[in-house]
Amino acid sequence: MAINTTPLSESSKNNPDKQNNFVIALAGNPNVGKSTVFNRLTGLKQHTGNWPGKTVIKAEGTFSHRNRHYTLVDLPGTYSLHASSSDEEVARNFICFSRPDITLVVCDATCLERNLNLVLQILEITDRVLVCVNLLDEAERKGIQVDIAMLARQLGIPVVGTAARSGRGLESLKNVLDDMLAGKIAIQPRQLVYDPELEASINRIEKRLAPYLPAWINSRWVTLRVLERDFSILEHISNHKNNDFPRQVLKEEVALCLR
Ligand SMILES: Nc1nc2c(ncn2[C@@H]2O[C@H](COP(=O)(O)OP(=O)(O)OP(=O)(O)O)[C@@H](O)[C@H]2O)c(=O)[nH]1
Ligand SMILES: [Mg+2]
Repeated sequence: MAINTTPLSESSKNNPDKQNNFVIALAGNPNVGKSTVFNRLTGLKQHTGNWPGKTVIKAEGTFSHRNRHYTLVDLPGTYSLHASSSDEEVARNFICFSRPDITLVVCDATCLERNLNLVLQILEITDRVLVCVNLLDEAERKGIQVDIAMLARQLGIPVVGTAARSGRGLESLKNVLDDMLAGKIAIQPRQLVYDPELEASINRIEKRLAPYLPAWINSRWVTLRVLERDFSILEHISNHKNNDFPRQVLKEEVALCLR
């Protein structure tokens, strides 16, 4: 396994004052315990009920561990990152454009399969991902056992089990964050490979797009969005890098690929 050498996010690189400051995005499906993890880590006694849309407003908190200082950003709960709702767009844009140092994806141990969909989507944007399998106590109560080590091997990224309401596993979570940032954890994220025809289209569009993209963005991920005819992603990138994409050419290429 290769050691992950992806550069740190904008927030913490090239700035000596910020070298020990890290931004962690907290993502996950709705109602999996993100705010509970957030409150446990930051000590903020935030409300953790189930009001619809209550985390649409970005909640931030800070904590320190082993001489590193963290800003934790609680993202809205989403099942996917297709940007088809404002929640999904907020989560997607933060993970993609604010470039957190690590995205911590909280999952529900009682229905892991559904939650892994989001994990795989986030892994298409960034490989700096830590999975937190929460609600382990609930899973145990229901007789569900989760093989955390196996899951970590399958995904190729670190996975920690927690029961956040009681605080179980959160010390390990902080230690793993620290180990990831120290480059002590080998990471080889699982990449989804599509059928050969789609892969050929991805290659073709990606070659067209890549020269116009900033180096830090995952060109394969942008290509997939464009192939879904989500050209709005290009507007977002233009806002971050004054850049004019050959939109018409891209649209024609996409139309050819999808004929
Ligand atoms: N038994 C148990 N309950 C938990 C655990 N973590 C969170 N909860 C409970 O699950 C419910 C939802 O937790 P939240 O932290 O609000 O979940 P969330 O992901 O922030 O929810 P949204 O922001 O609405 O998406 C609350 O009643 C928590 O007390 C856990 O590990 N075990
Ligand atoms: Mg919440």
